[in-house]
Amino acid sequence: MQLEQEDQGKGENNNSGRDVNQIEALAGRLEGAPVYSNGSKSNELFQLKQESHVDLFPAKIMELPSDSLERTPTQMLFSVGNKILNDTFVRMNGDVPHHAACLLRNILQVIEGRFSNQAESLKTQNNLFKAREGKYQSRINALETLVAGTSEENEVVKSWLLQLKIALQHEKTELEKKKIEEQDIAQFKRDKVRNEVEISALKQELETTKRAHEEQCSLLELHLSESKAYYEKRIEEIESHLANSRTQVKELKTFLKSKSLKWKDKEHNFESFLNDQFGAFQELRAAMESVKMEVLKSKRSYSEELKYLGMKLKGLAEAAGNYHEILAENRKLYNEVQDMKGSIRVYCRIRPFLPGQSQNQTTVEFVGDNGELIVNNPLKQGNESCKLFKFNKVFCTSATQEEIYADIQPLIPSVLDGYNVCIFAYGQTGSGKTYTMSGPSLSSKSNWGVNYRALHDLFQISQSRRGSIIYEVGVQMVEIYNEVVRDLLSSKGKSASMVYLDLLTIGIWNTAQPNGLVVPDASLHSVNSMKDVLELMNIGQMNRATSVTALNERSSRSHSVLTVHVRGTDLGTSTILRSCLHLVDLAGSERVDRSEATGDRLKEAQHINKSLSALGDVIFALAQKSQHVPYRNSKLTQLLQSSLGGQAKTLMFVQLNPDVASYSETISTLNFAKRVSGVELGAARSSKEGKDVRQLMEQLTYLKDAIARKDEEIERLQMLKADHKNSKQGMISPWHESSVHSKQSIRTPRHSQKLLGMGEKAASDMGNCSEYSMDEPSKNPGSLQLKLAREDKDKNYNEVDELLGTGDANFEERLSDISDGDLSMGTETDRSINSVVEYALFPEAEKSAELTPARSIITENIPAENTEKFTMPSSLKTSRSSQVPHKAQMKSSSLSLNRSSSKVMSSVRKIATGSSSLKPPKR
Ligand SMILES: Nc1ncnc2c1ncn2[C@@H]1O[C@H](COP(=O)(O)OP(=O)(O)OP(=O)(O)O)[C@@H](O)[C@H]1O
Repeated sequence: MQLEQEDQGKGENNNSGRDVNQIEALAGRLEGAPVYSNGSKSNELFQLKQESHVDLFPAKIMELPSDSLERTPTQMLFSVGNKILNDTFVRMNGDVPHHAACLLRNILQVIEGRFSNQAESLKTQNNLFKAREGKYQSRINALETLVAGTSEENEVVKSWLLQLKIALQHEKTELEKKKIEEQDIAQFKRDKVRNEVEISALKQELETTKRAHEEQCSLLELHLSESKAYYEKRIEEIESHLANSRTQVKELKTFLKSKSLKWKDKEHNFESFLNDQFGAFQELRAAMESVKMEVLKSKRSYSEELKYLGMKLKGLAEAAGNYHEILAENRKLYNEVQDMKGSIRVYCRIRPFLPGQSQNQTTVEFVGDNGELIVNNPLKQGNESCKLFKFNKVFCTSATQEEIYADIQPLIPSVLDGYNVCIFAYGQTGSGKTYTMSGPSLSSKSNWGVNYRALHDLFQISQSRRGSIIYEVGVQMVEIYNEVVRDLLSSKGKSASMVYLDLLTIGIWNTAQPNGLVVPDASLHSVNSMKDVLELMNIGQMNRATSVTALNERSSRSHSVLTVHVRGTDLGTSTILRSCLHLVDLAGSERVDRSEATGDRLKEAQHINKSLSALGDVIFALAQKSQHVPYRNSKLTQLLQSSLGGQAKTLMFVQLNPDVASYSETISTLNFAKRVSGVELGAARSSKEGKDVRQLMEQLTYLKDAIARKDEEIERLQMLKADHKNSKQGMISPWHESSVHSKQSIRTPRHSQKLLGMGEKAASDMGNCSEYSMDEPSKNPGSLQLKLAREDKDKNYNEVDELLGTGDANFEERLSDISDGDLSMGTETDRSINSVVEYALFPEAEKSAELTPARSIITENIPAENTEKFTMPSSLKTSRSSQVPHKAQMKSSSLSLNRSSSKVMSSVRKIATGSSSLKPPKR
């Protein structure tokens, strides 16, 4: 079997050898040459043919059928392929990239090399197998000879055979390997065919590329011809441009030449200018050096001067420090002098500009430390518009509530010392009166106005004096609107009638207070602490708020008065102190009537103007020291009478709006303030009421009673006399009779005339009056009893004079000052005097009786525990009804007394309408 395989292998080798021969034969046929069995020969032949028929050979191959190609030797095929490629590259004239052609050639050469190597190795192997075959054949022959020999030899032969078998096995494996190699060759052949297919594809691609290249070439040629034409045209154009440019360059050259000539001129000029400037600069430099020297010199002298000034300034600063101390001292002394003179203190406060107001247009030119104020109208030119005013103090816009109050504070202990104090704010609407008196809000203490701070201090001082003096404090809050007084603390919320009764109406708080004033129908509330005050003020504000809604911003057009009544009992001496503090926020002072107000506004304006004019008149009369001071012309002046005319400490705040639009109002306000600051009221007096005074009062009461009894008797006698006369002469008119009776019976004693403030002239004037005629006693057919009665009465009045100390010349003079024929006697004048008169004439029982309404309200509005403090002393508990016969008794015996009292009483009834309230802070 091994041998069969070997034969087969031989056969195959023979086949391959046959193939080679076939290819060579084909080559021979192709060339028409004889077929050579040796491949090398055919190669040589091929080489020859290749060299001599380069162009014909491939074409012929292409025409051959495919099976003859199969038989063509591989090397030849490669040569043909190479040739075709070269030929194609030559024809393509370099269109195929050089490196691609090289690569393709190299690939073919490598493949060709490999094939030839394979063929060579196959040939060698074939030869080797042939040699082995012969060797084995000889061995087999040897072995056959041996088989025919001996058994020993058989054994040897067996071993030989065994070896042979092994060798055969080995050969078999070798053959298998060979088989595999052949398979590899077959694979290689298949690869080769594939490569050939690829080559043909490449050829096709080459063909298409060539075609595309040719197309591109033709396109490029076309483009080239177009571009050529275009560039030729462009060249022509550029040449013509060049020609133009040449001419332009020529022109430019000539222009530049002229320009350069000009510039040369300019350069020359500039150089000469620079030279000049340099000269000037040198001069300046020299001047600067000298100035520098001077400056240094001046600097030195300045520093010396500065030093000197510094020294001076230091001295001045020290002096200024002293000056401020002296200024404060001066102010204090000035205030003291004013207190002694009783002048009204005037403080001016300038309100700051409100948000939205232009600050440039201010009328305030200068505010001095010493109370000087210069106002100017910025809309007017020149100095004539500047006006200088001088007051106790001027507070500029930055002044705080605390600073304002600091200057008022010294007045508060005075209230507790028994002095009446009145602080009022005057100024046009919106100038800050309420801000100063009440403050913008109660929420923070720093906002508190004068009212709250004063009451706060009042309580603090009263507490600190608790060991020696016990104080009781009562508060009233009223408002005057359209000449009607309204009580804001009334629990009923109704209007309270204001009754100005001097001492007749003064209740327990003001029983013996010459300067007292109350509004009887306005509730008087006892307060023990600041908390009470705040509560009351809140009530007042609420009542006020209601009326504001009802009456449309009434606060600007009503006066508000907060009155604090103080009564102190000295624990050591039992002396009673009585005083009151008026805190007044006036209505806007602008002349509203000049505007075209109508209806309610006109009425309001008229009332405000009337009351402020009345205030001005009172102040004017006081400044002039007129005999008649017209307090009764308005409710406001009636209310403030005790503070303006009485010996109280009075302070006025003049509020200014610095806006230029308010210039005329500012001037009129300042003029008013100027007049007020000139008013002297007389030294303030404390209302201490010691034991002696009280005893005197009791004696006075007794004497009054005695006089009344005498009067009664006189009247009875007159009645008797009249009856007697009637019975004699028949019927006479009772009015006439009464007047006759009056004439006969009423004769005012000298002292009474004095007490009533009537001089001789006034008395004689009154004598002409039919109602109150005062005939001489001689003309009067009175009886002896009457005469005696009169003497008695004279005597009694002398006693009264002595008790009151009114018999001296001064007193007489003062009384004569207050006489005024046109006025109700003793009412429109200095209250202190008037009060003394009233004291002299009426017992305390009467006063307390008059006070009944006020007291009833007090007890109505204060808590039960507080009402005890207001309990009327038993000596004063005389009923109103018991007062009536008392007056009747007096009527016949003392005309002046009756007249005085009746006037007062009538005034009580006349004025008995009104209300009160406190002006609340605006929010
Ligand atoms: N010193 C001040 N600092 C800041 N604001 C002020 C000052 N004074 C007044 N104002 C403000 O100016 C406005 C007007 O002030 P205020 O109501 O007190 O004026 P008034 O004179 O009481 O006016 P009226 O006559 O209408 O009652 C308010 O808004 C108030 O807060």
